[in-house]
Amino acid sequence: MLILKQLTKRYNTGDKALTDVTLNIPAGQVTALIGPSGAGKSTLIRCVNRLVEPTQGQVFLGETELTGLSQRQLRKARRRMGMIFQEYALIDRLTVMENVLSGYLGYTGFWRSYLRRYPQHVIKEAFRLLERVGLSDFIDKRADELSGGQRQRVGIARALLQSPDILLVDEPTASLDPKTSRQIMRLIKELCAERQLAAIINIHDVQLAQLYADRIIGLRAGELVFDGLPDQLDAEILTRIYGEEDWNTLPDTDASEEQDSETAVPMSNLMRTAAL
Ligand SMILES: Nc1ncnc2c1ncn2[C@@H]1O[C@H](COP(=O)(O)OP(=O)(O)OP(=O)(O)O)[C@@H](O)[C@H]1O
Repeated sequence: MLILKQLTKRYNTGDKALTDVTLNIPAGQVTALIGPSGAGKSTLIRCVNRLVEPTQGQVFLGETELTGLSQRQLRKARRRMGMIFQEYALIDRLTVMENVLSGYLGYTGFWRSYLRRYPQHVIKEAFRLLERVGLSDFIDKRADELSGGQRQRVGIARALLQSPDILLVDEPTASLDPKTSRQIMRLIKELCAERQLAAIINIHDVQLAQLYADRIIGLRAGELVFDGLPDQLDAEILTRIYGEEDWNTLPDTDASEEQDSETAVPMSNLMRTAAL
């Protein structure tokens, strides 16, 4: 479904954010992208939808090679990518339904969407999706009256309204509590299975990645250093991705010591979580 071939990104500042990353993500597969801060995870996701222009390499979505597309062709290709990004935040003053319908913007002209004239089948589908993500009772609520988890559900419904082939998901659980984080990841996983959707999820939480992804990609300093199954993540692989750390020791519970969520992933926790 999505193929990256020797994808490389060097920013104007000289930062080499990605080096020769080659990947093949089939339909229906949920892939978690993990790695330390600055490893290139966001850059990789943004190179797929070309919010960031790759320096070298190719990106294929099905048969379409994305890096060579004109802006007009790109707009069309982006309809096939559902984006669940933090900065694609909801429009607070609009209702849940209006936010979901805005996912259809790529298909309809500005005036039509401005006047909120959406085809009947699109409105029906929006109702269906809101029911599926558990928000039937919130359709007329304003977005700014929702909790973080509910907002993320609206974002998911909005992304799905355009019937994408792939979901590009950037830090979906960054500001959510542990239970809501699990619910959101489970929902994404279920929806991908139901719709044979591929997903790439940039996620810092290794435990969540292990629980809900079919495959884990580890990036370090822009290079792909691990590509395997969630249960293959052991101390040696975590060290390869994040660097040296005693992965078998529980984190210090001293509240005065700042916890680094990227590195404090003890193996004992990982194993315990994986067994749930
Ligand atoms: N717009 C930019 N201009 C210049 N350099 C950038 C830009 N965006 C990212 N970088 C650099 O590219 C590298 C990869 O950054 P990126 O944001 O992709 O990493 P990340 O793995 O997503 O990090 P985090 O987990 O902290 O979000 C870093 O060295 C970063 O400083």
